[in-house]
Amino acid sequence: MNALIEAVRAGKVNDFSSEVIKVYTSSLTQVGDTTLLMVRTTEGKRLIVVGSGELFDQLQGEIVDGEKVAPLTHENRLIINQFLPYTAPQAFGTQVATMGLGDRLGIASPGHIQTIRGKDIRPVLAQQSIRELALTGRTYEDVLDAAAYAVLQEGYTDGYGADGDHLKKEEDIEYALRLGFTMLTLDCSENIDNTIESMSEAEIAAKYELLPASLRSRYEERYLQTAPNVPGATLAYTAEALKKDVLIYDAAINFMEAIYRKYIVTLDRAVDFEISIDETATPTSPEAHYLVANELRDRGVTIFSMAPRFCGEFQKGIDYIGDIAQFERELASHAAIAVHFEYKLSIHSGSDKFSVFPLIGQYTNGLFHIKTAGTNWLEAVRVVAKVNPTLYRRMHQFALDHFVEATAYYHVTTDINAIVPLSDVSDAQLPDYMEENNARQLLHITYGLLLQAKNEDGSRTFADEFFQTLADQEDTFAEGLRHHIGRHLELLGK
Ligand SMILES: O=C(O)[C@@H](O)[C@H](O)[C@H](O)C(=O)CO
Repeated sequence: MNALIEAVRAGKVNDFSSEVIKVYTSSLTQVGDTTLLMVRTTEGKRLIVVGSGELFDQLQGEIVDGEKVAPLTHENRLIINQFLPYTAPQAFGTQVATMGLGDRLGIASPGHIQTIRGKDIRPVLAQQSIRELALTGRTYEDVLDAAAYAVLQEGYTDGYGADGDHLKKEEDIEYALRLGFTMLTLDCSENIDNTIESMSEAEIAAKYELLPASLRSRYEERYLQTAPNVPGATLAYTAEALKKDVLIYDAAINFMEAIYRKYIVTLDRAVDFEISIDETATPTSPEAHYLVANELRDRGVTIFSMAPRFCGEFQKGIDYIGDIAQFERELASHAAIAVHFEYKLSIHSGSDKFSVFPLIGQYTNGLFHIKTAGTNWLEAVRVVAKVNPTLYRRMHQFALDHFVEATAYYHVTTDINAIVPLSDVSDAQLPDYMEENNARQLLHITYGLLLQAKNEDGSRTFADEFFQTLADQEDTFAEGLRHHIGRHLELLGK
């Protein structure tokens, strides 16, 4: 294997030894007297470890001809994190644009790194929600391992983040922090009262009067008697709107403060704390955004980013749905509020929102956080549609059969009946499904059911063949991500 490393050093990587399928030349790394090189063998990816020293001694693996062949295990990742700090996640703060590149499969990060390297934006490679972990059967340890090994494989030393996404429960927050996650996205949707939206003005007024007088007068003094002054934002409170927003968000603001005081302030390391109020039925008006932000600042809560629920629809895996002129008007205010309170605007369900990306880049002056996840899964599905039509057809049919079940997890307005029947589509045309919104959402929200489906004998219905196909087509998948996520970045002005 030492000859292999010498061949890589000499730029003659074609001198593969028999059992090595692929050499990741960017992974060649020297740590003291230890040299590392990642390869893919018929048994999967391995680290070739040669030389001597602490890293050589600590990495677990099999000695072959005096060299060590180390598997990409969780234990080995932790050791590599100690010797190569850039392979551990970091917080980024508010002064650099960041992009969440959720990888539900654990194999997309190399393509993400190839896409983002050298651009004025940093990747949050290890971004998964608890919902995604439940649907894929993965753990946060798996998520961190996959991202760290991708960073090593690609020789990416610019830093990456790890986002415990859409966390609602304290035990999940503790879990993510214990593992070293560097971003926490606090999902406040269960503390936001969406019933208020459907109440009459009289019902709102009556409910509002039930609040403590001291609380009501404090809000009224701060938002009715004091005009907010946010350059670039158009804000106009009315007594009715204030009552509604207080009833909708007051409990959520208390929740944000409580979590901040218990988990963020007490940390001995930097963590990017994001507030998510996007996954609610209630669109976040600029006035409501300002109220939440102003209350947080008044309570000493410092945040990295805020994810409002924009007007219109930010549905999974498809472009923006709604009045773009209204979106632009409100975006201008949302962005101005974020600047005023010195945090970044966070765009959730950022996958494929091509029609509004230029506006987002413009109004945030290129300083934003944007989250993607589903679109990266769909790029993997696109590869299957291209190279393994039989598997794609089986997955597509399974998704159709289980779509209603999947709508419990994600809000979509998919028209299943608008999807061209499989029988009418040739193998060559199967990738076209990834260009059609309804088919995209069909495959998007059924990802968990597809990946965890089991046959009667307990074998995995799709996952084994799916991952083998993607392993065989590693370069095709990375190219697809470079193209598709590259288009996201280009339209965002990056
Ligand atoms: O699917 C999920 O739970 C996450 O990917 C979530 O949607 C994430 O916060 C996001 O907005 C990705 O675009």
